[in-house]
Amino acid sequence: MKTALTIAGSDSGGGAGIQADLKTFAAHGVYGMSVITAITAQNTVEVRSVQNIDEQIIQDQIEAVFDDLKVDAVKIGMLSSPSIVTTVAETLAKYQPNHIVLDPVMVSKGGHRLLAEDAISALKEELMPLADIITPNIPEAEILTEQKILNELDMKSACISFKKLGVKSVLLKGGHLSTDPNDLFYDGENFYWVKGKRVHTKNTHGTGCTLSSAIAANLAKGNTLLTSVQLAKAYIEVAIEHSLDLGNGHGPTNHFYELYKRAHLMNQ
Ligand SMILES: Nc1ncnc2c1ncn2[C@@H]1O[C@H](COP(=O)(O)OP(=O)(O)OP(=O)(O)O)[C@@H](O)[C@H]1O
Ligand SMILES: Cc1ncc(COP(=O)(O)O)c(N)n1
Repeated sequence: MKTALTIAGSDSGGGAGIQADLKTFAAHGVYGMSVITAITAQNTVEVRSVQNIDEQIIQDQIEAVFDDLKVDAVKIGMLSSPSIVTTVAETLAKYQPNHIVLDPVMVSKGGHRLLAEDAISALKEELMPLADIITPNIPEAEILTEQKILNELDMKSACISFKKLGVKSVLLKGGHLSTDPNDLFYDGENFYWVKGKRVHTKNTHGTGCTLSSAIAANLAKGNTLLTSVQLAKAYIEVAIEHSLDLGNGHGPTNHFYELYKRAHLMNQ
């Protein structure tokens, strides 16, 4: 059985964070494990409060997993504070896992900060170089590269800036541009457009979490980085297309559609 570990925050509403990651792993037939960095009191409308987990307990969770279980891929999401970023970077460096996917989560869809401003430099210097791939959206990439991204040409230039920052590869998500959500994958040498078509829905809570977990799940299964990105893009598109109209805000992506389809195919 292939396995994947998510290191991220908990979303009580179940649409993003650890909960989205574990659902994504399960939908890919990958055994999921979790290290919780922070607990958010959250629903589809808002983040009400955040409690960071003690750094020692974060370190203990990572060590408990790696000291006993096989980890085929790691996905990192919400890290909240500078000391949590450092704890995760230092503890992971000890184990050197095979594949690390870093989603540099900064702000929730509702506008609540999920990474303190003074944690950004630690994220750039300590964690980004450890990752095999980072998956920023456009606002996150603008902050990390300190440049404006207004079009597809700017996206290419931002990817090159990431390489200069020591990043191995980037999937720069184009969902925040007004065009179709075309993402740009840069492996440090070549550019690949991973194209999508926009689904007109407000139910996009947890899309970034889902995409990065799907990349990790596909890497765990032995796919190359490019194939993993392409498969993950196809997965998120279906998950958004069949997203669930739950709650009064941004509803969650649907991880069950693929599962039901697979179960249906197996019964035929
Ligand atoms: N409305 C949409 N229709 C189709 N694909 C979309 C849509 N919105 C985003 N995507 C795609 O979903 C994936 C996640 O991208 P997005 O830009 O939403 O991430 P994000 O802003 O980091 O998400 P989150 O806010 O959940 O962290 C990307 O592949 C993006 O192109
Ligand atoms: C615990 C946690 N992690 C990540 C996100 C980002 O997801 P979104 O941008 O869809 O709110 C979130 N809201 N909560």
